[in-house]
Amino acid sequence: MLKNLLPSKPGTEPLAEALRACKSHFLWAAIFSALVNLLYLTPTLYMMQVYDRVVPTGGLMTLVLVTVVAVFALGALAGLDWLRGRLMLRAGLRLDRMLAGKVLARVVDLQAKAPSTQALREFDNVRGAIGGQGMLALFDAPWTPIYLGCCFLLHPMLGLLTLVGGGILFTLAWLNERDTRPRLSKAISSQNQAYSAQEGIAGQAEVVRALGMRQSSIARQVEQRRQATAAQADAQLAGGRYSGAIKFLRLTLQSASLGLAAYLAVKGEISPGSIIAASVLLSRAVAPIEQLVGAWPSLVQAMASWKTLTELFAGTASVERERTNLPDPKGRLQVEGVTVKFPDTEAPQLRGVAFALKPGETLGVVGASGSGKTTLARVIAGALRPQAGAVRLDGAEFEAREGDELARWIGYLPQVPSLFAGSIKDNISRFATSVGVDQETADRGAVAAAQAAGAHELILRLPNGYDSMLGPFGQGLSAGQAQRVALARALYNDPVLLVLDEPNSNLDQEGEAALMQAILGAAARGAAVVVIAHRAGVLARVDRLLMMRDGMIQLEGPREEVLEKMRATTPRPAGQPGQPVHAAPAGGHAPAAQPGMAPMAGATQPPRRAQ
Ligand SMILES: Nc1ncnc2c1ncn2[C@@H]1O[C@H](COP(=O)(O)OP(=O)(O)OP(=O)(O)O)[C@@H](O)[C@H]1O
Repeated sequence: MLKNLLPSKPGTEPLAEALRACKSHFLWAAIFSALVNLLYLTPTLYMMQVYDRVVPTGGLMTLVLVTVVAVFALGALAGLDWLRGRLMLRAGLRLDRMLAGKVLARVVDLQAKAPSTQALREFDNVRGAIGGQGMLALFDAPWTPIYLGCCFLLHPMLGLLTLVGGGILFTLAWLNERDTRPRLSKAISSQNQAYSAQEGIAGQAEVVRALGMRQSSIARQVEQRRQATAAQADAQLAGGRYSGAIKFLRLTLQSASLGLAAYLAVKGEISPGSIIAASVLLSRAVAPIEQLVGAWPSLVQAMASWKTLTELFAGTASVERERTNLPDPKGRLQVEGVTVKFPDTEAPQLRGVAFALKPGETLGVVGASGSGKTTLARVIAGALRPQAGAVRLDGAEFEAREGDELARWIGYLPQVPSLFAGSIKDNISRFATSVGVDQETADRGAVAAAQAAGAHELILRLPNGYDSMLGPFGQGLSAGQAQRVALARALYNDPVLLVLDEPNSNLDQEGEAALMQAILGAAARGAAVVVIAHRAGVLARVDRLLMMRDGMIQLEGPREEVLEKMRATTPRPAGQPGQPVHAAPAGGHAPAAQPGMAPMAGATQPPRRAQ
């Protein structure tokens, strides 16, 4: 069975390894189960001895002896049963130790949002099932034929009754599985959807309240819950029908075996002691089937969860690939024919994007909303893997470096600052102390990064300075403060490639000046800097400009050259035919209002949208 569960696809090695590490637990649990099942024969043998030897002869000594042996055997049974349960529990704990971190790492690496983002919950299902009654029932199941054999040994008629009864029970169990499996899968997926929706609403409670969406979101929640509980109830009802029938059949079989054995005893074909023994043997033979039916939902859920985990690991296979250590990069960025297409969309969001940037160069990226700037930033930051093309740092594809090792060289400020619960210092140092960096080094790095970002003074002015604690999702700072702390985080450890996605969207004048200094400082020490901006102030001093349109590069080159072309393509005053559509002429250096770009320093026109 273990072999069938062992995943073999590339990337799933950690799962297979963890299962193999628990092999001895499973093996010992199987051995103990064998002993437990043998010891379950004790009451049968005891009864036969009492009725066939003690009662006819009145031998009290024999009674004492067989009782002592029976008590000892039952004690051993209880001990072994406890031990096998404990072994399986420990197997679950070992799986947790070996896999929990890896599951989380794979979730972080997962590119598309998929149900496997709840992977830790899926993993808990598997762990719970391993330590649960269902697994023990699976270990007991192979003993059914042995008990059946014992019934045949007592008398062929008793064997036949057990065989036929067991067969009907097995058929019912199979029908149960066939009927409940699809219902259970539906119940599990609706439950997962209901939980995710609930978490989403709880996380945005403030917006829900302020927008007066209480009633509508509660109504949607309740409806989702109703669907989930209805699906669950449907599965339970279907399963309940079968478990009721199975219970009825088992009790009837037990009584029938008593009756049949009594008849055979009256006819002198078996001893009186065999009457109760027959009933006990039969119930032991069919008990695993009944147990399995009861534990089936959790086993099915665990199997489905294991499949999801296998898919998650196979889909993130590159995480644990062996890689050669490469020299420290200098910051030479090459973007080669990058194409990105998000799942469930018709056209790609980036198409054949290609450009290069040298260490120390700064690139401004502009373009209308939805033109693909953020998508490009995510690709360059290593956050999003393109479907085609490559991004190289000093000639090596991003994939050539392990995720965290690559991130060490890249500073990324996402469009939404995305800070985390923890101190400001921990946020800036990217929680380095959690992975063994000593406190002093992390402190020094955090302060240096904050100074480079021009955020040191701002942080010192906070009530607890660098030790100020942020709440979930980095709550506790203003949008501008959060952006400046996130800039410091991007600059932590002097990355050679800096990717800033609208870094000035929430900044005041002081913040924007600090940002400009940070960009120029990073470029001066040799970092390549990519800045995406709608507000043009920050682009006034970049070396190169890149203009995106519909997921493609429209213009790219030295800043002045690109500005010149932009000006050349701006429409003349209304009435002049044959002019390109989207920008008004600007004074001085700047194209006044290219789509998605506010006027550069000195220009005064408001931005215009592409028509
Ligand atoms: N996760 C996603 N799934 C599907 N489509 C997406 C996803 N993220 C972005 N898009 C689509 O990709 C396109 C580019 O989006 P992107 O965020 O890169 O634009 P942008 O130029 O940064 O816009 P803005 O200036 O408004 O931030 C848009 O059409 C958007 O709808």
